[in-house]
Amino acid sequence: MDFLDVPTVLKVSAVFNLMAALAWLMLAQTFRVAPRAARLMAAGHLLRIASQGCGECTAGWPLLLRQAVPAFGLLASVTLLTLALRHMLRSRQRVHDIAWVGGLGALGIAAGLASGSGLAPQLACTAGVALLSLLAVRDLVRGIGGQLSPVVTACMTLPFAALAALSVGHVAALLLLPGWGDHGLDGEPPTPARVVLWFVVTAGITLSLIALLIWRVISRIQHLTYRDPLTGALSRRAFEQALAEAQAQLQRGHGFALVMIDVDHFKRINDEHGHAAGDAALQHCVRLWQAGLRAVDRLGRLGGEEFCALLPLAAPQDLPTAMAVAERLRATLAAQPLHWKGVELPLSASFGVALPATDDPRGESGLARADAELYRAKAEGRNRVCAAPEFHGLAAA
Ligand SMILES: Nc1nc2c(ncn2[C@@H]2O[C@H](COP(=O)(O)OP(=O)(O)OP(=O)(O)O)[C@@H](O)[C@H]2O)c(=O)[nH]1
Repeated sequence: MDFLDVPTVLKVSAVFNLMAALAWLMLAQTFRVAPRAARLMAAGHLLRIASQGCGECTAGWPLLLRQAVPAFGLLASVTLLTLALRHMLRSRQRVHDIAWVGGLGALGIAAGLASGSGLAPQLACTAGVALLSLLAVRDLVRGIGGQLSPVVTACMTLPFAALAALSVGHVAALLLLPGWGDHGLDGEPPTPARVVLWFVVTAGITLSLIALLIWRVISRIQHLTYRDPLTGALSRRAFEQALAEAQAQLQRGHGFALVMIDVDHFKRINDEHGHAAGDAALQHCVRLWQAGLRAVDRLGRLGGEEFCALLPLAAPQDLPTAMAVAERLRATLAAQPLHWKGVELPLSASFGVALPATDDPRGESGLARADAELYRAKAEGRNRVCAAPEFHGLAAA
């Protein structure tokens, strides 16, 4: 790497880190996108500038400072990046493990500096960085593994895995290669290859976090577009889309059933306990029903207190199974009243079940039949399940 001189690479790296820090601060302050994670990222980048030094510029510093600044700076920078990643992933896991690794690493560095060893502070710092990057790899795989494709997950994880590998390699070199730990301490700059490698890994981590941020923003937009903001059930539009897709699948022999649901005497809850109680009742219903449905089932809010569940069926004409699911949802709600401001509000709902017709691309006739059954359930006294009795099997629209 004769064409690369270390001071130039360090300057490029410093400018990159500075620009990245400013960009994250702008995201945090102006656009309010993941503000806490963005501030942590900005601080991490600024600490990276301090920790990498610039070769000759630190040559005149006292030895203690030349050891302390890079070691503490790098460990703190990677600790902040790992914390930012966890925030970005909206992980429920607490940050104790990161704090422990960062804290123990810092103690190790301090103890090494106090003992006058040139090797110990570097060992403590690099081992800490290796552990933190492994935690980051684990967080990423857990956080996005099931939701994004394996290739995308691998690409986003790669920079953190590379940092772990680089750190483990550095620990091995410190322990096995005599004199390796003296690099930089006596004013001798690190090799260009090492500097470039660290720069590439830092840039890769930044790109990975930017990709994560974009994914988060897109997921949020999708959620706002496809979900009912009050209950989290599918919006009417998203449900109609799911229904049209299910109708297309029906042509290939994959059956489904429609369960139309309407909360009973819902107006009374609003009138007697206020609109907020009505909202809480709708959220309560959806929470219970979602818990009672499988991941492949779709629950949509068609409007007001009216919902519809789309249940894929193993056998296309299996109306009894759909009725059993509807009965389970009915019984669950009837058995679990809403507790609202110290008052117990009993809730119930009526259910209409129907199978779809084959020649009906938008599923309108299936919906109409389920709706007719729902109104029969209302007319027969509410809090019950009715299913199209005359309907045995698939029909033309
Ligand atoms: N709190 C709240 N109320 C809503 C919402 N959407 C619709 N409503 C109310 O839901 C009530 C629906 O009343 P109705 O259509 O008479 O139905 P019901 O009282 O449930 O009577 P039945 O369906 O016959 O059992 C109306 O008062 C609407 O204002 C909402 O998002 N939140």
